[in-house]
Amino acid sequence: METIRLTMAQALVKFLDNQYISFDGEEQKFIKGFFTIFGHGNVLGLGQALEQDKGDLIVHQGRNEQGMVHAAIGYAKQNHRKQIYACTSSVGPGAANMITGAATATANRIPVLLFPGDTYAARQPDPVLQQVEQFHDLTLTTNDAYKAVSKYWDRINRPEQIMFSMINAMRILTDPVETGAVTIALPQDVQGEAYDYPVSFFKKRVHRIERKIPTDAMIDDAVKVIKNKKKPFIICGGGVRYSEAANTLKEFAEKFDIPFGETQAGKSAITWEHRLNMGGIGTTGNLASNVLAKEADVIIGIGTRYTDFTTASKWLFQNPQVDFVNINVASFDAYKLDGIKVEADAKVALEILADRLEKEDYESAYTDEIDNIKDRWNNEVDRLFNIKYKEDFVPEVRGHLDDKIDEYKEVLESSLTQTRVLGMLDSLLDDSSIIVGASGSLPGDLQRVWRPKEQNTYHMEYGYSCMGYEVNAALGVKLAQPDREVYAMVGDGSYMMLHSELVTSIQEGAKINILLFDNMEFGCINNLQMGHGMGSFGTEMRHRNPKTGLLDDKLVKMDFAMNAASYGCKTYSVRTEEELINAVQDAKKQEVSTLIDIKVLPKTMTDGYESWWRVGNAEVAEKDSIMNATKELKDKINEARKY
Ligand SMILES: Cc1ncc(C[n+]2csc(CCOP(=O)(O)OP(=O)(O)O)c2C)c(N)n1
Ligand SMILES: O=C1C[C@@H](O)[C@H](O)[C@@H](O)C1=O
Ligand SMILES: [Mg+2]
Repeated sequence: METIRLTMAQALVKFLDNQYISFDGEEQKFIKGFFTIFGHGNVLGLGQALEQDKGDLIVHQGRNEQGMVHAAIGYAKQNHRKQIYACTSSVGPGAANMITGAATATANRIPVLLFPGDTYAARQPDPVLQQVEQFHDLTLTTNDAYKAVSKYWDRINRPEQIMFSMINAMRILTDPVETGAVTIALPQDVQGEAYDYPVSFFKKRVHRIERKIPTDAMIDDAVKVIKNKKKPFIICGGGVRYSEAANTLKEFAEKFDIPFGETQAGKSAITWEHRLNMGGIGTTGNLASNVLAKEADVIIGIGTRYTDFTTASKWLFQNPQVDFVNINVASFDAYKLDGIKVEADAKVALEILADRLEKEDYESAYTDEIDNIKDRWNNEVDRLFNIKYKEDFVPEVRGHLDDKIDEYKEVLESSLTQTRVLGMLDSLLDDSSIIVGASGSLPGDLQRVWRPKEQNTYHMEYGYSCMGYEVNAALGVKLAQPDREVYAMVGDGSYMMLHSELVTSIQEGAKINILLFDNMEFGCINNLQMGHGMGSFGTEMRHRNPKTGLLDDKLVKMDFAMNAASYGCKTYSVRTEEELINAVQDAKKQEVSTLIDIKVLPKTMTDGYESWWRVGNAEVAEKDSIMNATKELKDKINEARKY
């Protein structure tokens, strides 16, 4: 057998550079490159290997390990999982920092490949710097904490183990059902250990992403249910995008006159103005989708995980006759809501189902309901897009901080409302722009009112809703689609939590734009607590008050434009409509990353539409308002499906 003597890390890099995928007959390289933060746990092993021969892989220098994993997720998600990045960290804290990223990837079913450095397999120098040391189990290290959030986990204690381990890693990463974070812990001594690797290990490998075909029995079951239904409703989930099934779905919906709602991951598979596109569904859904879903007698869920936000905590579907037909590659998801299981690729399943329903002469029985409700919703969006501050202003989310709005207006020196800003951005951004979001009040607003004018221009991480994803993932999205303007839509809280890879974007000359909505609060959480009978507690950005000992003094002012300018970004402070127009137009002309610090009044985001979200309210409390909210909660729980 022909062999080549390499260190384990050198072998790993050489292997990764030779992995390809094939999807619908098209072949492409699978691993684009590495995000790295080097420390003693990886620099002399994996770092050395990358310096010596990285092949065609590109190597980036991250700033925060979680941030760089978010960039990798953004890249893979925007590429519909067809190309990914690997990330490597040092041992201990660097490794721990990537865990949140691993969880974000796994929750969203997005492939990322993580190589945290690990403590010595030899154990001679133990305890090494950054080793936790568990007295009861010497095999435990920080990296064991990844197990709960990884789809595949291994530790390479001997250099030859890398071969079997990596082939398995590829199996998981390229499998639409299994994919998520793959974590391979690399003890720092083993990274540099040499072995005579068979040359065959480094041959070009093409991993086929197969389209799972439904059985006849699955389709029979689905047809039997759908053919007698009058008010079908489709949920377009992320699986539609990953399967490249959008056009097939469009034809399917048109053929049988079936309206569809969009999950956060499915939004922008089909553009907003399509007659049957009812827009966002669920807790943060809109009037059109939610009203139709509530009355539907069959829900055809395509590539959806049926999260609580999609089903409004299983409360949304109120028609007593409603059945569920679940088209999903993952049997785990196909089994949800006790539905009819079509365990298959979305595109293939829709094609076959369409043929069969056509033979049954199937058509929905909608008359003018679809157009009427969509018109009503469009009028509502127009209203939201035009809400302006005026005398005796009552914000959209009312009854919470109504009497403090003027204080905010004074300190922010702005009276812009969030929905008005979104309305202006809707017309100011180019149609091809991609917006990126994840947490706070913006995902709800965007799922409701954002109008994608081109396919795949809406990029929302709402599986983990991880604060800090927005800016960092925007870099990954930009690397995936360098010809487009990419906008991170982020709240003040989330920006402060993590925006480390903004600096990497400057270093790489990969321009991203940040649209920062500063309302001086954890706005959506303030809405949540006050909407459930609590006071405002620990969610407004206020100084500690020496008199009360509480965080209820003056508002804490931030200049985010100044912050980003210090990194080399072109920045803008926006307090008026005119400033917003000028800033967005000027930002488009820039070559460096930009940040637009938009001061918006709190409570001016959108509110709910025919929706609900189950939360855990206190069953005993001093405040009557809390007890009332808990009672309301229980009433709603009684209306919801039990499983
Ligand atoms: C990493 C992480 N920590 C905590 C949360 C819980 N959380 C969700 S939104 C939010 C506040 C967001 O505030 P901001 O970014 O200012 O957005 P706003 O709601 O004001 O629009 C918090 C704390 C989260 N989603 N992610
Ligand atoms: O707790 C949360 C509430 C949601 O409104 C928000 O969008 C999300 O980020 C979150 O974590
Ligand atoms: Mg905020």
